[in-house]
Amino acid sequence: MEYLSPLIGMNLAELESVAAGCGMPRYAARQMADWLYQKRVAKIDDMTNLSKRARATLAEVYCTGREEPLKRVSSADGTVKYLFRGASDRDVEAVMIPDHDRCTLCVSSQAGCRMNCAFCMTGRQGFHGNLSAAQIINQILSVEESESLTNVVFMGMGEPTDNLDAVVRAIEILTATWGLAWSPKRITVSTVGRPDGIRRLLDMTKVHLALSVHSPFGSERADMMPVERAYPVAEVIELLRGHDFAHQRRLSVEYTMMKGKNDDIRHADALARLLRGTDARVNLIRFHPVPGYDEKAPEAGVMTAFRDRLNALGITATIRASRGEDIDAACGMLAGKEKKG
Ligand SMILES: C[S@@+](CC[C@H](N)C(=O)[O-])C[C@H]1O[C@@H](n2cnc3c(N)ncnc32)[C@H](O)[C@@H]1O
Ligand code: SF4
Repeated sequence: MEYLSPLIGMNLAELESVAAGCGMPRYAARQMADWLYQKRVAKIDDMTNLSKRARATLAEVYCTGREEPLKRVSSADGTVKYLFRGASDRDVEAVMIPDHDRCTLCVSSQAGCRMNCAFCMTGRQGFHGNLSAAQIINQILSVEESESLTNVVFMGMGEPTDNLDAVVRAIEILTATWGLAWSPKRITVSTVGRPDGIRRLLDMTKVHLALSVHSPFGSERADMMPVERAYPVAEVIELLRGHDFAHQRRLSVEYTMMKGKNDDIRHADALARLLRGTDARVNLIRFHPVPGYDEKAPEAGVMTAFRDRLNALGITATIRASRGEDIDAACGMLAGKEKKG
């Protein structure tokens, strides 16, 4: 079968060149964007305000790029995990998390991950390829709850700063008036903290940033997260300290708590020192045990004491509710699936 290029994942300028290439007027680009990102059609033939001839010409080279999920699994707590076609031999997962009046989709940016964090299922499977902007946007458009999503978090499989062009393009499509027209305040990108990527993300978008810290001590963090050796978290925080997060965008810190490893008052105090002067809020995440990594989750009381200590030291901290554990959909549990044959 001949390969057709996907239209989702294209911005307005690219849709304009597609229109020109297919002999359509320039305004057809906006019509296509409207069909793709607002009306969310899955077939070019459904773009009924384009002439039949234009649709036929378009369909010779392009497809919408919409792909149905391969699988949908529901958790007892309402969380839903989706499996999508990914890159090379791996599929990727997206997780829909309903919460009162919010409906958040946690999307993947890569199949696997190169960062090799010891405690993360995605990291443990290695790197299998970047997702295209079309594949990222497809997760958002093709889940059953697409129309009712209120938030998107790049906290699924992969390190967004390692596939930044596609991530920034997806954010452009999500926020542009010709795209989904979302406020950037509805989007959060989570990163292990590669300074070049963070700088670009801050320059090119207005989304919220979440930094995965997990230990305020360099050598301990390096044991869990090899990226620490290349980019010490203290230097990343220094970079962020110089940026004004006060108004439009929010900086948060992800801190996955492991019993007896990073959950005592010494860690809380050092974390508070590290974050002083940054406006960062801390999200405390209970560790989700994964095969091959020996740590356990702390008791609830230990997490509360840690949170209270941070709050007492002037750092806003909250404990993030753990969701979708029964279907392996919680933070760090996403593994996708190896394709057979
Ligand atoms: C899977 S990562 C994806 C985004 C990005 N790569 C990052 O690390 O920030 C999202 C969050 O899940 C956390 N996480 C990974 N494995 C976990 C586990 N086993 N238990 C709890 N949280 C985990 C990560 O540390 C990170 O804060
Ligand atoms: S925690 Fe994030 S950066 Fe680390 S391996 Fe998992 S997905 Fe990659």
